[in-house]
Amino acid sequence: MKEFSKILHYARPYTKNIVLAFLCLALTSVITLILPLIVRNMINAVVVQNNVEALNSLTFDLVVIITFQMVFGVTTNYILGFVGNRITADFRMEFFGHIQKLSLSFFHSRRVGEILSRMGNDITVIQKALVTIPVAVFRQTITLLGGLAIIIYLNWKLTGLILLILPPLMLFARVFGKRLKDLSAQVQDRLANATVVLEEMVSSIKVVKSYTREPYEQKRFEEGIEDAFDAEVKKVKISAAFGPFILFLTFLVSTALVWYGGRQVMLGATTPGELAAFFLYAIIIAGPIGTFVRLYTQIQEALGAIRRVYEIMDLKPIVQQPENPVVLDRIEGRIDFDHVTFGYSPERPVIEDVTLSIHPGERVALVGPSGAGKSTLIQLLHRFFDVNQGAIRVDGHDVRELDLTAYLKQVALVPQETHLFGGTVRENILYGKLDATEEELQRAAKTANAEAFIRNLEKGYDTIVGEKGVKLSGGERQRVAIARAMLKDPRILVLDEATSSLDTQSEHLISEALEQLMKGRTTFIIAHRLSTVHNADKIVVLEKGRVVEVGTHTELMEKEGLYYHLYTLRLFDDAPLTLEEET
Ligand SMILES: Nc1ncnc2c1ncn2[C@@H]1O[C@H](COP(=O)(O)OP(=O)(O)OP(=O)(O)O)[C@@H](O)[C@H]1O
Repeated sequence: MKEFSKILHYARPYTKNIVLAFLCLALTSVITLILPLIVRNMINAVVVQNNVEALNSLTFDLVVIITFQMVFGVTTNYILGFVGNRITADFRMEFFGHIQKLSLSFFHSRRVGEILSRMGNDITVIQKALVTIPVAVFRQTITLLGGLAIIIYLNWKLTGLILLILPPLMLFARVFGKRLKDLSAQVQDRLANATVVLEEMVSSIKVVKSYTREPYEQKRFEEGIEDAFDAEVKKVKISAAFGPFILFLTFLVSTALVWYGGRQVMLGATTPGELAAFFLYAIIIAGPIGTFVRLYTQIQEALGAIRRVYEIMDLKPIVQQPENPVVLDRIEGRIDFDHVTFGYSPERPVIEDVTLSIHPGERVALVGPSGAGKSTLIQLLHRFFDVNQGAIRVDGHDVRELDLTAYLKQVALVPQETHLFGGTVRENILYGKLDATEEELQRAAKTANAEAFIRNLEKGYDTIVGEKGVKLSGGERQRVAIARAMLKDPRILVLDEATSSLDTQSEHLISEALEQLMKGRTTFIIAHRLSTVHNADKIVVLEKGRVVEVGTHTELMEKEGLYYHLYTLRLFDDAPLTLEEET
């Protein structure tokens, strides 16, 4: 039940609405309990008293009461439907916000589809439970207790007969409830597996199509769905027995009631109206008994879903904002890596004892073989992860002491793979500064050499770029990303150079744009091109997580170390060509 209280605090803002709904619910249930008494009086008015006036007045009462019942019913349903959906919406938004706050290591260890499945399938299960369970428990408790009190008062002997139904039902609930809960967890897990396949297929559709792996993906998805279906069928087998089993017991007890009650009427021990009322009450309280059995399994199901969602909600970001953060309003741009050691798992360091000093405004090229740790170093600079040993200092402050938001506001990354969002060109550029003016926006686009091509698009800045920017060319996407970074106006800039070559004109436009972007900012470049390395103030050569050389191009060439070898082995994309051109 601890799980339910976690969810229920989301209901607090709607306490007034909920109280009103439950008041209406209580009234509806009380009316349900009164109805058979009126019916009893009506039958007795006809059969025993033969009194037309009494019959008319009772009929009028009945119509009034059932009208009220309908009004209360509609009010309850509306309010609870509204609140249930509101709570789920609030919860989904909080879940989203929470996931965004989690450290990068979380995203590396979970598959996207799994997160989507928790957000979708599990929260839907919780939503259903949120409305149905409290309502059912409340309504059925009133009906059951009230009904029992009345029938005991009416005829305690007949009540004993009805209560015979309880032991077999409770046994049934206990035996199958646990099984249903386990199966439910299985269904959700298997659905999550299928969602993972769906998400991967959609996001890698080009690879899927070019390798014509549609049948393979289909099979993977079908396996996931069939697995979920198998578990679902096992669940259905048990839950299918519920309704008919309860109905069977109800009819059995009813038959006994009619037989025994009929004899009592014949003996004059009770009136026909009383027997009819009793019969109605029996049906009314059989309902809650059956519902409680079903509810038990529903509650188990919901508890499973809540637990699965809270597995994520209870995670704390590994990278924490400091208690008394230092807010750097304007970073100068001095960066020191001081004996930094880091491993994604601490026992396997991928950065070892790295010490570097970078002056404000310096242009630093990071080079080294694949897997040397260049990207990792940049991730540490962003504080996506915390170092295991040593420290990274910005303007003399350990990044772990900085206000993370204020700090990252002044850091911009232009990644290798340009990530655009599916909206318009304007929205994509404004991502760098949401409140930028039209003039700032256009200036950024112009400096990024993007203005001309944007003007030529069908709707200019308001052209939709398609999922991840597919409707733009690679070079155009990069220039939009440069404009975005330009608008952010960062103090520290990170360029992860694209490895794939662009045509000469596009290359030229981009180099020019980047040149503008780098002006006056401390810049790190994960370099794959000779031109960038040449122009760097400092080249840092990494190998197996260690800094092996630092210097300018000329210094490092003279040294004939790793840089010289990388260079002469043509490990830079355009090394031989540009070298010849430049010498
Ligand atoms: N999320 C991760 N979890 C575990 N290990 C990782 C993770 N990311 C990178 N690594 C490992 O860390 C090492 C350094 O990787 P990194 O991406 O920093 O290299 P790189 O120099 O940027 O390589 P490249 O030029 O190929 O991009 C590699 O051995 C890599 O396998």
